[in-house]
Amino acid sequence: MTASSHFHTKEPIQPVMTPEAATDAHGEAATDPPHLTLDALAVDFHLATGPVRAVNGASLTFHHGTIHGIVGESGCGKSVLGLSLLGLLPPYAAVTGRIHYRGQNLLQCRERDFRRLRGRSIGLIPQSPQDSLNPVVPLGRQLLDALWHHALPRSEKQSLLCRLLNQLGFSSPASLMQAYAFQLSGGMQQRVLAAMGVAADPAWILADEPTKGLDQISKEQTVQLLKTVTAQSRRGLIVITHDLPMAAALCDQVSVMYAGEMLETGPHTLTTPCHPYTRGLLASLPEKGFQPMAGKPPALGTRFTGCAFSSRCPAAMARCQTQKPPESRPKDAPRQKVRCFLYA
Ligand SMILES: Nc1ncnc2c1ncn2[C@@H]1O[C@H](COP(=O)(O)OP(=O)(O)OP(=O)(O)O)[C@@H](O)[C@H]1O
Ligand code: NI
Repeated sequence: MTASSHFHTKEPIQPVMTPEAATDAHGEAATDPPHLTLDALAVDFHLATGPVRAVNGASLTFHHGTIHGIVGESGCGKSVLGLSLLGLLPPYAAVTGRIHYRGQNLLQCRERDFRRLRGRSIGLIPQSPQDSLNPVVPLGRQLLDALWHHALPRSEKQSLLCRLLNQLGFSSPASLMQAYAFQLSGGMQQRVLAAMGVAADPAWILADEPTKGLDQISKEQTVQLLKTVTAQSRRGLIVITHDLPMAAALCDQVSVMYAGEMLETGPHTLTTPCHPYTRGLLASLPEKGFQPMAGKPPALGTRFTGCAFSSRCPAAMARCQTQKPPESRPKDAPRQKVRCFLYA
């Protein structure tokens, strides 16, 4: 294996631009920035054990050209939210609300339209190389699959992929294309996945737990890689992660999710948090003194009349149990949006 194991980027990533990549799913020319807006998005799973509401009325705009992090404890609904953007929830999931993208509601897209959107408009950098790369198929074939909807000759697709891999730090893309996943280090596999996610030049990239299980050096390389693939403000990136320091280093905006709801969003979420839950999350980090929060998130079948965090909140007031806090902008942090009566 001769591909370079050192990640370095020589030049900004050049888009793999074809005429069809500049149009939306219906073939219309894109003019406005393609923001992604969630409007009261809710996802319910009706299971034999009872209903589970994994996403509970999330409203939020992901601004194109920015990196937006979604953080929160395990099971709070981050991945389900990500899958709903890609139309990849299982058929038994009941999804309500709207996801606006380029004048259409993605929730009303037919599967055929979603297939065109995936990869081309919203690319996915999946969580784990072990689960996402096929061990018995050469990497080149898997990379070519990411360009299945491009009407280019195979040789052009290959040279386009070689350029992209080169920009992602592989010095011998041609030999990489013939290699198998097991011949690569974890960091290199991550870069191959990133190449797959951006190959079709999507306007958006979704990365779910991109640093999970990586050592510190590979984590830093991944952060660099994600910055590189979103450079030039040509793309938007949504990063789902447990890794608060990584999110703080990478993201322009961070949203905090709790029991399927967005409790705080803004550019200062992880530096000067407003919501008591965000403060608690940060205080539980080892570098911040490792003070774990009392209690556990509620079971997702629970329906709340008040604030979902109220039972654990050190600042809870009587009305927090009975009324849902509106989204407010704190006076001394007007760029943050916070669902908490402390700021209402
Ligand atoms: N396909 C599914 N069928 C039924 N329930 C599901 C399904 N996918 C997720 N859930 C449930 O929805 C809730 C939210 O799950 P999700 O995977 O979005 O959490 P998460 O925030 O991504 O957690 P983690 O950080 O551990 O990845 C969980 O209670 C989970 O069990
Ligand atoms: Ni997840």
